[in-house]
Amino acid sequence: MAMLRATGTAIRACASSSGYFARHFHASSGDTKKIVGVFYKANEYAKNPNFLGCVENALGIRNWLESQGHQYIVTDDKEGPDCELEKHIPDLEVLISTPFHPAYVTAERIKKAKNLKLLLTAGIGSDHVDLHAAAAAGLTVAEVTGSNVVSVAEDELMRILILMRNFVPGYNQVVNGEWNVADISHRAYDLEGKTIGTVGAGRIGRLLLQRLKPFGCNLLYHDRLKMESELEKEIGATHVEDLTEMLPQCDVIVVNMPLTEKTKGMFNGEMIGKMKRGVLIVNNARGAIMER
Ligand SMILES: NC(=O)C1=CN([C@@H]2O[C@H](COP(=O)(O)OP(=O)(O)OC[C@H]3O[C@@H](n4cnc5c(N)ncnc54)[C@H](O)[C@@H]3O)[C@@H](O)[C@H]2O)C=CC1
Repeated sequence: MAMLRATGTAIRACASSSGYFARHFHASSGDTKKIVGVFYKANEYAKNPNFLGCVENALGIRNWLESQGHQYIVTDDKEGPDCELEKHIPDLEVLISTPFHPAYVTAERIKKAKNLKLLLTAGIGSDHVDLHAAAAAGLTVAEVTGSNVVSVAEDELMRILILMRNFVPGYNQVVNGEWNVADISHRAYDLEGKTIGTVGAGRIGRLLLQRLKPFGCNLLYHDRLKMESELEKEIGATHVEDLTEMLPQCDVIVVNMPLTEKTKGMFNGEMIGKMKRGVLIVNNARGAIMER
């Protein structure tokens, strides 16, 4: 788990420890805490006991937290002044949420949450939290770094292939009892030989590049940080420092950076204008990185 501790106006990674829960939530620490989890309802799908990130299965930590004497309230009701979450804001100490059904933690909520110490994202990306307000209040914002890196990289690879091969229109034809090969194949291409650029090459971006290597593509990446040259060589990817230089080269652009003040609306008309006509864009990061 990566800890982003809010200090002053800076949010910085400061610790990583699988023992975090054990240390901070163990009964021997003397105090019991009010913990609120916000997840979506899974209804009949919650019968699968391995499906943990829902209201019904509560991340699978209810028994343990309660055995330590903590109060654990779980809800999906998170919007508006009368919602369940709002009732607990004044005295909760820990708020757990996911990017899939985010509890938006605004400056206003932080102001009301006098006991709040920890905002925990059960996933990656804490853009649902007002990080400036959290910093000013001295809160810890933590997320489970690496938790779904493989899932996202595989999903991106699938989307790239689906788009490149023009799969969905062909599938729809078959389902509708039609078959017009020309209609599908005139826009179905090979991935081999194409230039693919990832904007952001952290955990997910790097893994995607590794997964793409056997396809024989030209692999580019833009990131604030350049990989170590050994890793770059192993993956076979080239760093492009200036994003505006990378965009016109790409047949496929994949977005793999967090949503921040800097990246919000980053792909605006001007940036899109620099891309190749007909470029495929896969954005599994956050929708708001694209200007609406
Ligand atoms: N759809 C989904 O299910 C999921 C989506 N995500 C999203 O993907 C994002 C990336 O996840 P990870 O790879 O695990 O994060 P990471 O922190 O390992 O990598 C992010 C990379 O983006 C780079 N970056 C940040 N701001 C930048 C900027 N302004 N310009 C250039 N590079 C910049 C960083 O240097 C870093 O290398 C998350 O922040 C989250 O929003 C993550 C997991 C699941």
